[in-house]
Amino acid sequence: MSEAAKNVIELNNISVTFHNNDQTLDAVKNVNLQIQKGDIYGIIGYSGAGKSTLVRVINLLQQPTAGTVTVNNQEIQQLKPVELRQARKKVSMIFQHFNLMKSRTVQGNVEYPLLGTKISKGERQAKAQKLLKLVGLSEYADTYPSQLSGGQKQRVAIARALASDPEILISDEATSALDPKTTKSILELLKQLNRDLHLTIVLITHEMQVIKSICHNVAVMDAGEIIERGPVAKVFTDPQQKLTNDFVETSTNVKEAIERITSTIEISDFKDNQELMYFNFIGNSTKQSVISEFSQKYGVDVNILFANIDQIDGENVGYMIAIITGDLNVFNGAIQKLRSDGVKTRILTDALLEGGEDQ
Ligand SMILES: Nc1ncnc2c1ncn2[C@@H]1O[C@H](COP(=O)(O)OP(=O)(O)OP(=O)(O)O)[C@@H](O)[C@H]1O
Repeated sequence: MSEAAKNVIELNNISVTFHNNDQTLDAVKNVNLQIQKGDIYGIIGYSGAGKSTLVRVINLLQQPTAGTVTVNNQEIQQLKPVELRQARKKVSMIFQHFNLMKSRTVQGNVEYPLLGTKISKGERQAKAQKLLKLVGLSEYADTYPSQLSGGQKQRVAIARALASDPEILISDEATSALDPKTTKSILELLKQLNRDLHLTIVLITHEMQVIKSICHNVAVMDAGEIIERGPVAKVFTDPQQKLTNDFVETSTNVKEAIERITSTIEISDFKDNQELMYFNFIGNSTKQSVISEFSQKYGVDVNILFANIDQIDGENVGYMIAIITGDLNVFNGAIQKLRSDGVKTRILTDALLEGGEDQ
């Protein structure tokens, strides 16, 4: 199958411009995005980056000002209204605030998208019950949304989103209002649906932690543009843009660690043979004793101030901040050796002394 045929979503040169009174706002600027069938694709960016506007283009809830939208090999702007209604059923959405109907029971909420379709009442009820079982809420069928926790409400919203047998599920900050434990359980559910129903998931978030725990690919949005994209493990271990690096370092606690370290130690007191260094270990280099080898072979002293290890899309990734003390004549060689062992390194000392951001 060609790459294009595997794509369930293709956005080509999409721009969205809003006009409010005499103001013009380019919310999405010439974005190209391809998402393959069965992927879990994350779109990350700060508030106002244009994420929601971009994903609303996928089912034409937002008409683009320019560009073409192809879903399931159909250019959906070319569809007649009745065809567009059919195509839209294949793209469901879940939101941060669940958007459940208060006056209907859990069962009534899940059945709602099936009202007005050709299936019988019995089939509709059976389908809703099956979906509630799938999301683990069978015993809550007769309950009203106000009696549910946030996580349960999101499960109902997911069951409702699945009622039209979608091929694509768009999750717009669906876990942003939930606590970390509930977030984890909802992300696990989405992973299970992706696996068992071959559902393609497009997930918007401002948290790299969410991307890391569930997505295979990620796009980083800033001011209406995609500034970086790729497999999550690659983007996490080799971020090219400062914004991406910020997201990564926040989610891995590296940013917090650098702030804590620099507020407790005086960089200007460092001796000439000392550096504050950041190390990033990927894959096999997390398992080998590269640091003890580095220390022994080059006679440098490694004082570890922070260390963390993560699993990203099945890959081990380690982060460490340490004060290195040793003979500067051998220092560069030692760093080269670490790099050839697959360890990324960065000297933090100079950047911190200059008072700027490290890079
Ligand atoms: N219907 C609209 N009319 C005018 N401006 C809009 C409209 N919808 C969005 N915007 C503006 O477009 C920009 C992008 O908004 P969008 O909601 O897509 O960003 P976002 O990355 O999803 O952020 P958030 O997570 O806060 O929703 C913002 O400046 C927003 O104010």
